[in-house]
Amino acid sequence: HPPATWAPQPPSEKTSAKPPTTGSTRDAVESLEPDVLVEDTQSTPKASATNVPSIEIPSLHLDNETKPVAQNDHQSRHNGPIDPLSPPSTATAATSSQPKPSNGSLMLPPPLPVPQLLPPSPQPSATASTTSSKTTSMPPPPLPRLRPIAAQQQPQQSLSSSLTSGRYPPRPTNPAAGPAGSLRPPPSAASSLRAPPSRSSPSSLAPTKLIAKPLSSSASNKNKHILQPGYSPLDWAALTSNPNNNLRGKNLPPTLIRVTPSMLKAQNGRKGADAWTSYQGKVYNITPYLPFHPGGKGELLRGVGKDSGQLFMEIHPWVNWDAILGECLVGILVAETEAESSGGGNELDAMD
Ligand code: HEM
Repeated sequence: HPPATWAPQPPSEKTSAKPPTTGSTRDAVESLEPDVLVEDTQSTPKASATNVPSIEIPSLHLDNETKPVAQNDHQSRHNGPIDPLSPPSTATAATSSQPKPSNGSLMLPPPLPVPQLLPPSPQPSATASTTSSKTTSMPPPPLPRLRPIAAQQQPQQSLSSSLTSGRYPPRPTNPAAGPAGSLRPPPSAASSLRAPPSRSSPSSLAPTKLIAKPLSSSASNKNKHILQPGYSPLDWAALTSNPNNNLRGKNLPPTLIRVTPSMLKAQNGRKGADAWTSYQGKVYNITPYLPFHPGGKGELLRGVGKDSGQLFMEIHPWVNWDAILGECLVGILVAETEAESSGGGNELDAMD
């Protein structure tokens, strides 16, 4: 626009203040169409031909003074209210300026406010390749986002970068302890010498006998039999070591006798009779061993008058029967007929 056309305008601007628009839009309109607006704002068909609301006119004339430009801007107005701050609106503005390269110089100012209103959207930076201001203004927003993310996801890289500088030595880190564990002070030498804390045991120095469980309350001790004083296994060993002690029983020959099943059954420990039992074909008098039996008298009497081999092996097969009851051996178990035919235990004594 030649500056000569601007000369007569100032005095007529006051009279052409018809459109109820803002000052900025008014200046823009005046700069584009000074002659027409001053004289024909109310009578010229151009103003009424567009039939565009008076509010929209000033902003439309920023691009160009021709009607096609007004239509493009009108289209942009229709697209504008839908999403005025979205990137597509800026894209349309950029595309609208592309078919009119001659007016590109006039289109530059409008896009400038757009990136200011949309700093976080990264899309305009990619689409607005025409203007250098957009490309320079848009990259900064992504940077603040990437910096904290990179610091959180890759703290080791930041540490390694600090190590490359050589200011600080590498700090020992415990990955299992996590961020809280790294804040803990390192264990002292004295703490390493301490015993680890235990929940159940009160102290490692306390004698274990003091915390022995009571014998009568525990369920596992129900089968335990408390031996009377003087009836320990050692007392039994001392008793059996003396050959003068007759542990086989009274009224028996010094030699082994033949014992029939009926005889064995008769020696049941009742009515003054000794308690006999058989084990692996041999008959033992268990009467003297009853108070020494760790399992109690009752358990031992379960095999009286019969063979105790099965019960014995079910409970404590590791016990050496013969070593304990060797001095209590009475004889051998024989059949009923065999015992009668033998005529007693004299033959066994002869065999020895
Ligand atoms: C009717 C046959 C017998 C029965 C039912 C019987 C039963 C038992 C029971 C219940 C116990 C306690 C086990 C425990 O505390 O965990 C025991 C211990 C014992 N019994 Fe017998 N018993 C029998 C015969 C014998 C015989 C004939 C002898 C000896 C030759 C014997 C020697 C012992 C010994 C040495 C223990 C202690 C074992 C240990 O503490 O490891 N028992 N018995």
